[in-house]
Amino acid sequence: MRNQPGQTDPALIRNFCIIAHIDHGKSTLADRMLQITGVVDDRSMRAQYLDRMDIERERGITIKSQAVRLPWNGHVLNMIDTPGHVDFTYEVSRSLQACEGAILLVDAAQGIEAQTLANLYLAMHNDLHIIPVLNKIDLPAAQPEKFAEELAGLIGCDPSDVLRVSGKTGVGVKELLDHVVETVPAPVGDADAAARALIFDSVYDTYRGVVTYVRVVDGHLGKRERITMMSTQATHETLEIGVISPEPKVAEKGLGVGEVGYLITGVKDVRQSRVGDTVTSAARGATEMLAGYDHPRPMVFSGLYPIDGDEYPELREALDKLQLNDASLVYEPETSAALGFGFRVGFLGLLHMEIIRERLEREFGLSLISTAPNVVYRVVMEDGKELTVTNPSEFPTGGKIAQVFEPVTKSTILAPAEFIGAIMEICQGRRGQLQGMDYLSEDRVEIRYTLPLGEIIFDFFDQLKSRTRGYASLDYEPAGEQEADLVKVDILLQGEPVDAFSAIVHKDKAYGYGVDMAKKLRELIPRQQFEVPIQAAIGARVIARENIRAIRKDVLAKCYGGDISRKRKLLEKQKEGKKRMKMVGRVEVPQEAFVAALSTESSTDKAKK
Ligand SMILES: Nc1nc2c(ncn2[C@@H]2O[C@H](COP(=O)(O)OP(=O)(O)OP(=O)(O)O)[C@@H](O)[C@H]2O)c(=O)[nH]1
Repeated sequence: MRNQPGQTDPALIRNFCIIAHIDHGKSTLADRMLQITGVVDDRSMRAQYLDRMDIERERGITIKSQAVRLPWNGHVLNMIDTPGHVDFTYEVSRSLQACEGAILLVDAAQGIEAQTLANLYLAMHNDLHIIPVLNKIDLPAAQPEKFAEELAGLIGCDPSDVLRVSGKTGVGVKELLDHVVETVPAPVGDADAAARALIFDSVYDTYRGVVTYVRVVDGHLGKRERITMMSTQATHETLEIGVISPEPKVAEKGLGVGEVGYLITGVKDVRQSRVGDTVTSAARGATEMLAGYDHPRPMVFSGLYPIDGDEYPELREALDKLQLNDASLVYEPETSAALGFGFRVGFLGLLHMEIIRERLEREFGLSLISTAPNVVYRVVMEDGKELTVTNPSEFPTGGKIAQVFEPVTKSTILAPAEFIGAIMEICQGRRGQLQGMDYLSEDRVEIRYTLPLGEIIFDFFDQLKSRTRGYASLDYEPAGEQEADLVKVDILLQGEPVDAFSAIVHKDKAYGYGVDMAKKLRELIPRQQFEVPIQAAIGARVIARENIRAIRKDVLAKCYGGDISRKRKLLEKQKEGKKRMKMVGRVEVPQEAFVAALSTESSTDKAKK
């Protein structure tokens, strides 16, 4: 067999990843590499071969990293495809630690974008050899000369060192693979030392349990060997060990220094095989762990409730299953007076939230209401007590709050220079503080702001896109917290607070939020048999008020005479309708009103439709 997996001479191994801004063509380039190296024949080739999840293929985005082994001119290349979206940066950073080199891919019609920079800095931080590459040179709009110059300026090389490829037509891809062999350093490790392998991914598979992806740094891992996870000291037996090329292949000889592959131990939960942990041999354990990663912390929280309260157990089960595969997903049960039983779920960002919600609805057939997303606040009370608030309804009321802290981000926006004014206006309107600005070329700027995370999670990116005609790109990373003048706005129906509508907002925006929400609800809630006041309040102070006038709806009004069966039918129908109503005090609120009022769409988005 030409490509006998396992125990390759480290001098012949090259481990590299492809990093790029979203949509610059990583997955397409990876497809071509699979084809050109012959691991996938033309007949079985399909687009985005490595994106295995339906949702990845449909949306055309990569969510999970993938590692695949490619034979090339007597060498073994391990390619790791990484996601480009900012929510999944932690996936990128873990892949980087398994590599010695990175292909920095830039769309030749777009140039450098915010995530190009963010990923480049991550790669440099990990001391990787960087190969600058312009992609999509087949596009008529491609400007390879201009962007080669930009890219060369950024990483400090000569424009002629920037390679040019088309992932679509395959032009330049062979040369790129040769370049990887020539320039990316071979892995170094001590073959005789105790085994140490870094876990860079772990995935739950229904049939095989958890599949753990590792990069061996020192020593050797074999089949039927007892291994120890160094952070927990838990030991397991390796039932299977192998490489992906591009389907799993068992490596009879195990994995040696520099090799990238997978192991299966029969554990059922990804948390037992924690990403960033070091695997060693139980018989001859290493003493020092490899540098791991920071565990991703949820940044955005939202309440998820089944529309049909009977589906609560199914929702729990679905979340349990998703968590097997996504260690960054956290949730705990929560009850809402308005929405019933549900969960408070923590996400890495808005896209992560959207994806989890879509998977819950699609893969598990659930219908869900989600409350408006919010960030995590730290509240310090006058008596020195501290609270972590992930749900606005837990925000303490009364005058005893001393300080409130909110998370802030270091945000980088890249755009053509003509949009500087518009961008600054948006950022200023969201309490941003300008940190600096640099010209990447004469017509492209990088603008850096400190922005509260809570201001970004709503429609910031949409606004940025629409005010810059789609040209701006954004990247952000957590940058600690700041004290802010934040208040909780409650919405009351007939004097009863509706917990699902409470929000924590900046004092200057509280009035706007209250007025908008009260107006929205007046339109969404049908008239009842009595008058319903809608109020927005901060503590006991009412800041906005609307009224829903009374009406008496008599479904039997049209039934003259005594046709009892017809009357019964109408009453039945009314009862059906009532099942989709939630009671808030005495007020009946239709399910749709919650869904519509809680949708995060801004009014400008709606206007566009
Ligand atoms: N013309 C042309 N189009 C390309 C080329 N490479 C990729 N594309 C197109 O660009 C779009 C994005 O490509 P992907 O490969 O999905 O991009 P990606 O960087 O993997 O995206 P994420 O995985 O979401 O980060 C797709 O519509 C591709 O068909 C190329 O070389 N030429």
